[in-house]
Amino acid sequence: MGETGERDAPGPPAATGPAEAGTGRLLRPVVLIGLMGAGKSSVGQRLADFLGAPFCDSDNEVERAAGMTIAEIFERYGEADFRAGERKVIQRLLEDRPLVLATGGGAFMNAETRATIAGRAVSVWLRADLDTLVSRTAGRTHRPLLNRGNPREILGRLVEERYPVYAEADCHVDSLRDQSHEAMARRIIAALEAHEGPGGPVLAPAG
Ligand SMILES: Nc1ncnc2c1ncn2[C@@H]1O[C@H](COP(=O)(O)OP(=O)(O)OP(=O)(O)O)[C@@H](O)[C@H]1O
Ligand SMILES: O=C(O)C1=C[C@@H](O)[C@@H](O)[C@H](O)C1
Ligand SMILES: [Mg+2]
Repeated sequence: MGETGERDAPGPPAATGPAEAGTGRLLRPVVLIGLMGAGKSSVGQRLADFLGAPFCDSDNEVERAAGMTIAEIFERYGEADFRAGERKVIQRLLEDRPLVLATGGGAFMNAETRATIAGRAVSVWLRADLDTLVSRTAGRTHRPLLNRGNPREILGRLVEERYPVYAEADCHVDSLRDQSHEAMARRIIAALEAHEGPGGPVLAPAG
């Protein structure tokens, strides 16, 4: 397996991170949404590290439960089965202790999943422009949707279809091309603090 967020094989166990025993500053789950390449997995891990919270990636969890990669699930069982598994995994993960949860790019398009997230978590949309998404996903083959044709055209269509729905997220953070993972994670924390105000339900005061 490559760096966080680049998967070639079924992922690691749930809720990894430095704070296996606790949730640090986090009082309520933070769910990251956005298109493929937005940075949900890689930035999400940094965010969890900063908050001292567990981190989990629903794509990795689906792979772990199925014992095969997402590409294999799509190939053997089809996208609908993957979506059903994804929905169940997210429901389960949000029943447990607070965590930073990176979701698969299509997860928030499911109305039931959106309702679960709205009821139990705070959602953060990592909003990236098309050029950024294309360059970050280029040269990788583990995202089955992007293997079906021209990735720029596919991502462009997904931007049109999904961004109006992603816009329902509680917080919007631009995923900028020239910003490091760490800078992105800090901007997410600032967005959460601005969203909830002092003493809000998501983050305990910084120690
Ligand atoms: N802010 C950033 N700075 C530099 N590289 C980034 C940044 N955000 C993401 N990347 C890189 O872009 C690639 C895709 O990121 P990542 O896997 O985190 O996206 P994702 O939103 O989880 O996508 P998917 O929905 O396909 O799982 C990775 O190589 C990651 O390191
Ligand atoms: O945007 C999507 O629909 C997807 C994104 C990935 O995270 C994976 O969940 C899968 O490849 C599908
Ligand atoms: Mg990811």
